[in-house]
Amino acid sequence: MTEMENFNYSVAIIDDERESLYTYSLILKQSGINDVVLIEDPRELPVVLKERSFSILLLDLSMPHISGFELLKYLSLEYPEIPVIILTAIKDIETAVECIKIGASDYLVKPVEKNKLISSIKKALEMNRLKEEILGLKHRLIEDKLEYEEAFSEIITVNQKMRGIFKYIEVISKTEQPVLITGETGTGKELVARAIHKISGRKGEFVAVNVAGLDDTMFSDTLFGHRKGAFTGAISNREGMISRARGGTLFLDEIGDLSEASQLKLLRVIQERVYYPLGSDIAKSTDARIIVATNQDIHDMVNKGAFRKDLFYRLKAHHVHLPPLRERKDDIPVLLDHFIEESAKELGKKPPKYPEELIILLTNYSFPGNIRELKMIVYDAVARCKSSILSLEVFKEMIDISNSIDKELKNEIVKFYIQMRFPDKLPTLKEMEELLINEALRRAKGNQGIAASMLGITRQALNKRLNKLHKK
Ligand SMILES: Nc1ncnc2c1ncn2[C@@H]1O[C@H](COP(=O)(O)OP(=O)(O)OP(=O)(O)O)[C@@H](O)[C@H]1O
Repeated sequence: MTEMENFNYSVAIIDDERESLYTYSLILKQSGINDVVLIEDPRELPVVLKERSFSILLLDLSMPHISGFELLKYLSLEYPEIPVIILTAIKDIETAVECIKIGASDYLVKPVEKNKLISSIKKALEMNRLKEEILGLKHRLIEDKLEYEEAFSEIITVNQKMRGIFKYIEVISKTEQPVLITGETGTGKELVARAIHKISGRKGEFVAVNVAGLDDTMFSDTLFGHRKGAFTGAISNREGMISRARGGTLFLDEIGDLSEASQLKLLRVIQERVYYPLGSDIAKSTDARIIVATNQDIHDMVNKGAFRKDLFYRLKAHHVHLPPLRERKDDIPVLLDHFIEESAKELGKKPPKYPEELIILLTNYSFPGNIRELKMIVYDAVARCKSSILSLEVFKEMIDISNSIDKELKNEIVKFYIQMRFPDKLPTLKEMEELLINEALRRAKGNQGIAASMLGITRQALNKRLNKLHKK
């Protein structure tokens, strides 16, 4: 592919040979770059740079008045943010090495063919983008403040890891690159996609499409639309979602479900920015920012050959991974308050209070459905609440702690058994029972009901055991 994906680049070519200037400016224009400035006298470059900037500079080496070499040194000091590609007739390894050492992005020997020049420009721009991103990240990480706090207003959190993720999101939101959002179901992936869209400042719509269960034809029809007569029932032309996302963001959820054929189509949209409506062989172009999400282990899918490697690498140019709620338990109290407030408002009730033990109960639950599950439980409890205080029992009914041990936790328990080294003389069952009960009570902050749920027994059974232990 030799065309540039974004046409807003500006390039200056500095070369004393007029023919060379015209040849390379023609190549750039053919590739879609129209803002090209030709500089025949190298002494003019510093003057021009005071007036305006460029995305990239193409610099000849042998020129009268100031050599390209001197100019390169000047540029690397004064304008280190602008990538420079050397375009010269000098075929000498030592000179090339010297130029790269000073800071040139690439060294090309004339005559340079179109493909080589464009791919070198692309590489230099990509490297520059990464450098800027790293600088931006460093800057953000040093400061604790978020620049777009408002964009995250719907994502309730006090967790430091989440604040770090917000900072990363601020850095990547303005770029054109796709974003991959991973995380278990209900962790807030769609909320994050919306925040990215808000910060990007894109004027177009945020269009969300769930691609789960779509076969390739349905995927193409939904996304790319169709021409009249493309299939039985296609009685008129129809635009797809990608067209609605013009100038905006296209959010594709459940990307792990895409068929092989649809994966290839998505790759083409990302790489070449073109797509074909069903029944049409005329390519349409798109400028929509692509954000995708999945709750599957996509890395594992790539390893097993279930997801295209090339698409995965394009998608993960920017990768946001949201931790499950059980790894950010400090968010439980604020989320609880938020959902109580929100649900009471919706139901036209005064927000009920809750017993202190509720936090202990919730923090000891693994929340396989994450924040969505917490939200549903709280909404249900508020709806069923008949007094001014939420009932702990209602929550206990919905959360069966002993049954909530999911696969991951089971693995952890197995790991714990493997790592556990018993002394030569084994402890008795009674001793182990005492240890386990004490640990459960410690975690439940002394609440026997919660400790009993953790141990998978009733409160009465725990009480009996405690009485026996105390009698000893
Ligand atoms: N930090 C949060 N603060 C407030 N509400 C949240 C938060 N995270 C998620 N939610 C709420 O939880 C529900 C699920 O969120 P969302 O749809 O963004 O999750 P998801 O990760 O995209 O889920 P899935 O993988 O199932 O599509 C939504 O109602 C959302 O508003």
